[in-house]
Amino acid sequence: MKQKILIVEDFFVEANHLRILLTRAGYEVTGIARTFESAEEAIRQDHPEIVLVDIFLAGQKTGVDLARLLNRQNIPFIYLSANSNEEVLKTARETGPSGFVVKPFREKDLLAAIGIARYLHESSREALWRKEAAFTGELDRLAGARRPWPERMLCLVRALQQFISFDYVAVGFIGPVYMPFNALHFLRTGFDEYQVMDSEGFQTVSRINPARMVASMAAIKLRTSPVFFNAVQFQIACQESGIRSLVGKTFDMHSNLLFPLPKISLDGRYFFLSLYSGRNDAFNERHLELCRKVQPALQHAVEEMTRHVMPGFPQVRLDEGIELISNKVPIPGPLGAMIGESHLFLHVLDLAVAFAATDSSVLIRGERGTGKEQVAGGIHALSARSDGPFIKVNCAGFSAGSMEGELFGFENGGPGNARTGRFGQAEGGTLFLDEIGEMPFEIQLKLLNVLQRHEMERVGGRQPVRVDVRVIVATSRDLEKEIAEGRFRLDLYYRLNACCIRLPALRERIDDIELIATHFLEYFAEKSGRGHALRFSEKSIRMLKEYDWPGNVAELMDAIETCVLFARTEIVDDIKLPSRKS
Ligand SMILES: Nc1ncnc2c1ncn2[C@@H]1O[C@H](COP(=O)(O)OP(=O)(O)OP(=O)(O)O)[C@@H](O)[C@H]1O
Repeated sequence: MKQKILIVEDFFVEANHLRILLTRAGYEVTGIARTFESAEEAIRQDHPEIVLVDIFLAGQKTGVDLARLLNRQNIPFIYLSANSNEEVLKTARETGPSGFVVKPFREKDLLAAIGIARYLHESSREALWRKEAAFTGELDRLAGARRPWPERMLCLVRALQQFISFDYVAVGFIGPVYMPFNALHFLRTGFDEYQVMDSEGFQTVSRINPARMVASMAAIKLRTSPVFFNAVQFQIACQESGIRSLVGKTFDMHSNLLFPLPKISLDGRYFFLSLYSGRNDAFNERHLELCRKVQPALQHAVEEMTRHVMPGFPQVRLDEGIELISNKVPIPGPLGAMIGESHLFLHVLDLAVAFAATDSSVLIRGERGTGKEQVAGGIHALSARSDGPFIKVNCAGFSAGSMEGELFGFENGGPGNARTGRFGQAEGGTLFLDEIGEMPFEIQLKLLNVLQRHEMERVGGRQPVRVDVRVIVATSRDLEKEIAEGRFRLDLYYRLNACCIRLPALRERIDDIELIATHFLEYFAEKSGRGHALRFSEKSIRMLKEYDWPGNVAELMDAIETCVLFARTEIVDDIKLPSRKS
């Protein structure tokens, strides 16, 4: 069966050229649309499997508007654009395209982009399917277990956390007539640690009085299907719900995904999960799709659970109103040794743990000293390749010629001439390519070929050699800028970007600074034989939080080591820092 492609392009000559080229390559071009509206109609009628879309179209609406529609329908798309300036790339990237081709393009680049888009789409479908299967498996186990209601809800929350990363969730029964103790609230305080609140606990923490709580619940707009609100949409949605707004303000949340189960209802109230995140862009269409898919299994599990705790609603009351439930099994290896409780950092751990379970390439982005290498090592240690080698190469400072030999090795050209490259050394394990943004352009193509075909060619070799290596790359550079300036390949970028982790700068997670600094203070004090006697004064903590840490955790570590070296008393009251935040 030929794959169906729709071309959305307002220049006829270019569109026609594309049609000829794609038909020759064996695709079925279902049509050419010039505007958003005609594209919408063509999608409805012809059900294309991939859409090539120009960012600028004739008419009011642009390719970016069309991208949103395509996302809702889960159709992969590739942008075509003559304009590759940073701003355009940034807006386009936010819509999650499967590829980006800059005009004028070479035929083989376009066909490679389509190939990658198909691969990415299939692997994301497969990932969704795997998540769905794993979550429904967890639900089956949950439905059968006999435990008190709060414990069951905690298990449900933990199971969900592995598939959708969130920082806060309210779970229980919702309806216009407020009944206290029908919902539980879980605030995530560690990788697998939650502060649990019953309704009273929630009211205490959020400082809402009971009368306002009743009024807020009465005004709530009940929804019957999953929906999400990110960033500005979240602010608007806060105006429609006092509770949402309260959660947002009290716990500094910026997005919300509402997952109602209206079939589990009693007296106009029904079961719901309301997930929040401190990130602005936490939820997307794929999460909604996952919700819709797991809905029947979740419904069955909750029905089973309620059957054993009802009649009526499960009344949940915690002894103290608030409880802290901590993880029993920490993450093993380098990831588990990383310190932080901020939502940005916990999200990094979620992604790293999720990617460790796959064998895909991973792109780790972040400023110098944010812990990219440690995360890469952590992914390897948690993966099925953990018994294999973890080999690191820093791509900075290589010429194309020297890097080729370094990575792929030399063919045996006589006694003593053979040399195994880093790929060869990493066989069966993981190759970590640090500073990928500095990899010579010619080598980027060779790396792309290895990622796509799992084959490489040694320098001086005639036959491709099979490789079984997982590649994790890291960069502190702005790759979009590198692409715009012609130094980084778009196709490699899209191949790598499918599994991407962005490590936050230390200044973005000020709440973690004291925790990490205290950890290093104890560590260096112990190492230098001072025991645990040292501690920070309030002034020094303030100094640590006000400084902007351009060198991130690595710089913080050095600063604390120096403190320990010069500490004369038990209290560290001054920290030598180069400059202050303005
Ligand atoms: N969250 C954290 N908790 C504890 N230690 C951390 C954390 N993040 C980073 N570190 C430590 O900070 C140091 C810098 O981390 P790492 O070298 O992995 O950063 P990087 O992003 O790879 O830096 P570069 O880009 O300079 O190579 C390491 O010693 C690492 O163990």
